[in-house]
Amino acid sequence: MIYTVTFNPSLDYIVQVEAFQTGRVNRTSSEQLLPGGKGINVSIVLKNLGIETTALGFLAGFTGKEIEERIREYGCRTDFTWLLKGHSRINLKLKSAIESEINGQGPDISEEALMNLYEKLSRLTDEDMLVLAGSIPASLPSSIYQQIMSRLTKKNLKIIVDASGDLLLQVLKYHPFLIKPNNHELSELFDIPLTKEEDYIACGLKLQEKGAKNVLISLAGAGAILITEQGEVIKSKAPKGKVVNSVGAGDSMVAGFITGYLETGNYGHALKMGIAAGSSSAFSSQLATKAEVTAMLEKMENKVV
Ligand SMILES: Nc1ncnc2c1ncn2[C@@H]1O[C@H](COP(=O)(O)OP(=O)(O)OP(=O)(O)O)[C@@H](O)[C@H]1O
Ligand SMILES: O=P(O)(O)OC[C@@]1(O)O[C@H](CO)[C@@H](O)[C@@H]1O
Repeated sequence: MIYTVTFNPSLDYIVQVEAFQTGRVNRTSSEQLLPGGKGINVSIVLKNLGIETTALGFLAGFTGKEIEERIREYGCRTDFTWLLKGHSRINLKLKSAIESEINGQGPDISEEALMNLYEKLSRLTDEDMLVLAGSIPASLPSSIYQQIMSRLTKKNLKIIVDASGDLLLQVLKYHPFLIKPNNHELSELFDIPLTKEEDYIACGLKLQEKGAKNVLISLAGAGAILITEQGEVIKSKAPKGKVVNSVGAGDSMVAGFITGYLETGNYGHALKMGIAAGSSSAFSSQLATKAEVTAMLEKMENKVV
């Protein structure tokens, strides 16, 4: 079973405003409300691609109830820990000439709730896969993913971490199976502006030296670079298309990569599946469906994109 953990789920309120102006009353031309949070998005896309997961994490209040209901509508299994105070956040995604996002802080997670999650994670076995994705509420230390991984060191399960900054750096010594920084996160990690492919690769290799097995660097419309545990560097361009909503493109890429890897054990195929799922989500108002990913993969293989 694949387990995803989202410490800070959200309701994503995605609004389109034709010519957004600051300091004015703006009116939307379309609105969408979707369950969000990185681990949850990974679970939804995996389900769309035919792979069962259980979504773990923390939910609270009326927004939490709505998030869980909407995730279940996709057919995903959930086993969230409920917080007794506060409510899960609402993240605003503003689409105008450019895309802007305002992500909330999320509710405080009590010690008791954290123990409840740890208890669920202690039941994982070597055959399971764990995805730790997204930010954590401000009340928790940035060592939290590291703490989870250190509790699981005796087990041989594959762990995927999609996080930024210290949250990511601190887990590397526990040898995550896959990390997926985007180009901006990579620049932030090394505190230098990166623009060239060779610089991305050099930084990716440094993360591998620190312990990550596979490093997948996503470059939005420019595709992605995978550095495999065997030291192979595989690059893939992204297909061209009209971006409708890129929120969750990175999470879709993680789900596509997992699917491709589980299907064949081949990293080249996993990367292609990751790109096909990421780009399908970017070109659609919803997260990628199986039909969209299959069609995208075919186009990529026939080089018609
Ligand atoms: N403009 C785009 N055109 C084509 N494909 C895209 C575009 N943006 C994203 N993608 C696809 O999605 C993948 C992941 O995108 P990106 O690098 O933006 O991840 P991310 O920053 O983690 O995304 P997010 O945080 O929005 O989920 C890319 O490698 C690509 O396959
Ligand atoms: O604040 P975080 O946890 O870093 O990111 C949360 C978030 O932006 O990530 C997903 C897209 O990747 C959205 O569904 C969600 O709103």
